[in-house]
Amino acid sequence: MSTSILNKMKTIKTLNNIAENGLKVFNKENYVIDNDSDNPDAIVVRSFNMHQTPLGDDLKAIARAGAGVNNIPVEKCTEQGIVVFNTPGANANAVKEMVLTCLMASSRNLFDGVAWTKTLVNEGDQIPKLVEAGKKQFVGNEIKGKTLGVIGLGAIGALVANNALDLDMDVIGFDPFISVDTAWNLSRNVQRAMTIEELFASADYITVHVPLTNDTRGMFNQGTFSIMKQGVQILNFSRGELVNETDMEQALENGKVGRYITDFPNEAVLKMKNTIPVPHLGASTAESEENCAIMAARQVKDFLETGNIKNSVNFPGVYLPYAGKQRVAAFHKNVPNMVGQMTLSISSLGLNIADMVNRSRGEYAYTMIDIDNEVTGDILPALYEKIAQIEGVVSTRLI
Ligand SMILES: NC(=O)c1ccc[n+]([C@@H]2O[C@H](COP(=O)([O-])OP(=O)(O)OC[C@H]3O[C@@H](n4cnc5c(N)ncnc54)[C@H](O)[C@@H]3O)[C@@H](O)[C@H]2O)c1
Ligand SMILES: O=C(O)CC[C@@H](O)C(=O)O
Repeated sequence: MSTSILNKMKTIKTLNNIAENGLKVFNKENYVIDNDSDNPDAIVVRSFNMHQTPLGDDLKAIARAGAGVNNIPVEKCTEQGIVVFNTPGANANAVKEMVLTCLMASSRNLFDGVAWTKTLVNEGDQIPKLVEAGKKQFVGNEIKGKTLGVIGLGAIGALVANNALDLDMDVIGFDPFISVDTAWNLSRNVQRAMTIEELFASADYITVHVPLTNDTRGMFNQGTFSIMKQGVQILNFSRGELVNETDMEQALENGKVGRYITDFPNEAVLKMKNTIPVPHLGASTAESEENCAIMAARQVKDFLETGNIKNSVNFPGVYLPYAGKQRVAAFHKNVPNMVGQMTLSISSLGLNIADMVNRSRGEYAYTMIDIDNEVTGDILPALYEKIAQIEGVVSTRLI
């Protein structure tokens, strides 16, 4: 159970390089950045794999400065009442630009052409002649008029789909869980695939923008390759594990897949033919790193200081303007009579409620109650104990 009773100086730990302007959100009067801390109040992370990282007793929040949260033990965090945030859309433009860059550069054999040209370094005056003679090895294709399949029409996929239309491609998209916001932003010229098989069968290029989950793991495999066009080019800027690597190697060998462009190289990928391995650069722009860091830091700060929650992947979103003199925030099981027991505990101490909110998400819920009275002396720990000991309460904070 995580405990918190006093508004003390808060410790923030970072597990990756986090842009300076993001860290500046944590003002020095109230926060200390301590990357050696074993027990921080919050962690800000990018791609660091946290699955073996101990979660200290004071840890209240983990913010992923980015989109994917598969490097964070989300379920364990939920069970311990630790809120996990991400930064939806903050790096989407960076990834979109990288995808379109690679789509065009790969189609024109630019990566191979440039690498070959560099081998001519010692050929002196012969270089222009050798270039003209050798360039026929790298004749490419235009993307105009070709079909791009976009799997996952979220923050990144929708931008890629819309921009590919501007490049005169035909675009077919598949996303059975598309959000209303994204659907509004998507061009009506993006054709909707009713099944993923329809997309696989019609695309010359496929780009994937879905999270790694048990449903999406290995979605590119022998079975799905068999539906695709011969020579299809696949771009994976989502996660390496979406692809069955043994099957991809075979598909590249027999030409079913013409090229595999991936942001997630490993030894197996580097040994495959016709791959373009990119060193996880999709979100690596100064602008995107700053956007993500600022958004992550603001969300953590707001949660630590007010209990309000925005962009969590495991807690419900909640906003309650501070209406009293003391706030109780409790994360608890989503079962009957939790709010009743909390309000009873509060009134049993002679305290009056100014405002409250309760939101649920699956098996859990989050309640914030503002109290009209100054809560001081022995009443403060008594209030904390009464709420914390209610069966089903996972974590309690007095803010
Ligand atoms: N290479 C990088 O640096 C980089 C940067 C950002 C994000 N990413 C990866 O890209 C993923 C997508 O990022 P985003 O910001 O667009 O996320 P997002 O949450 O905005 O969009 C994901 C979309 O995938 C859809 N989806 C989920 N399961 C699906 C399925 N089985 N079939 C089709 N669609 C499905 C969802 O409905 C959603 O619309 C992230 O989860 C992350 O893994 C990589
Ligand atoms: O932090 C990064 O550079 C990569 C982030 C990316 O993989 C994400 O899921 O947002």
